[in-house]
Amino acid sequence: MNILEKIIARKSKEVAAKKNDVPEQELEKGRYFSRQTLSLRKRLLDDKHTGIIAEYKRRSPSKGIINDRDSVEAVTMAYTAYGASGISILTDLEFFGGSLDDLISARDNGIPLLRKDFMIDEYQITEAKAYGADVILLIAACLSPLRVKQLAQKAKELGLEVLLELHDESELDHICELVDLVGVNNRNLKTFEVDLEHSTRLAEKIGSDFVKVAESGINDVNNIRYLKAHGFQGFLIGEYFMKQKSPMEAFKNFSYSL
Ligand SMILES: O=C(O)c1ccccc1NCC(=O)[C@H](O)[C@H](O)COP(=O)(O)O
Repeated sequence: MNILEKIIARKSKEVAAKKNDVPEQELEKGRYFSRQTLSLRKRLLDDKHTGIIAEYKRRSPSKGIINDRDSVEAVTMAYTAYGASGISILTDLEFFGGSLDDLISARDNGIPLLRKDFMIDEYQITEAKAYGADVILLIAACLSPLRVKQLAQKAKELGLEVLLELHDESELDHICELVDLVGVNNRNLKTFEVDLEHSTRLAEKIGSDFVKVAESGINDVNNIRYLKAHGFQGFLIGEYFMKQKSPMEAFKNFSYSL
């Protein structure tokens, strides 16, 4: 089993247990369920912002612990203050050390929030809305094109945007009209190697009407210039900021040198 298969096997059990514990109707009574969502797509199309979707990432399967010191509040406040276009919050506990409460901790920043998790069930989309997300991630490698449509439909009904993540060319058929943003993940999930060329090769094959997001392995402002020149408007960055002594200072310096 590769890492994605392991994560999905665990996630199926987790979602089944959660459905028993908290029925979907209870989630719909949640604090943020009826809130008007913010558009990440619009922020990425708007030149006033950096295009960076800055991620709060405590640990990962590829790197182990990255940062277990700095709070969600402190890091996401700095991301917002220094020009992030959006914030990505990893809500998976088992593999990334995150939680849905991390979304709530970031919510007051007034910036689009991506719930970064492994979405396989409509229940998780209701959960995302109830905990204050604006955008959900759908990963093509673990969903059929039909499931992408069904889950994206649910997201639309709740006013959420959809970022569809691709890993390779064979997944291009997962793109549909219900998707707002198309991401290309540069991390090979078998070897964990990252390769930015992966994004640029695949970008050429994604229609120009989609907002494109390059994900993983970005660690230099020159990477952003290069990716922009290849048609990307969004740049998802986690580890590079989170591994620094101060992710807050690191984000500020990075964004000021763009
Ligand atoms: O980061 C991992 O090790 C990982 C392993 C397996 C599945 C997903 C994984 N990461 C999720 C992400 O997509 C990244 O957190 C995100 O793109 C930011 O990447 P980076 O800037 O390299 O932290």
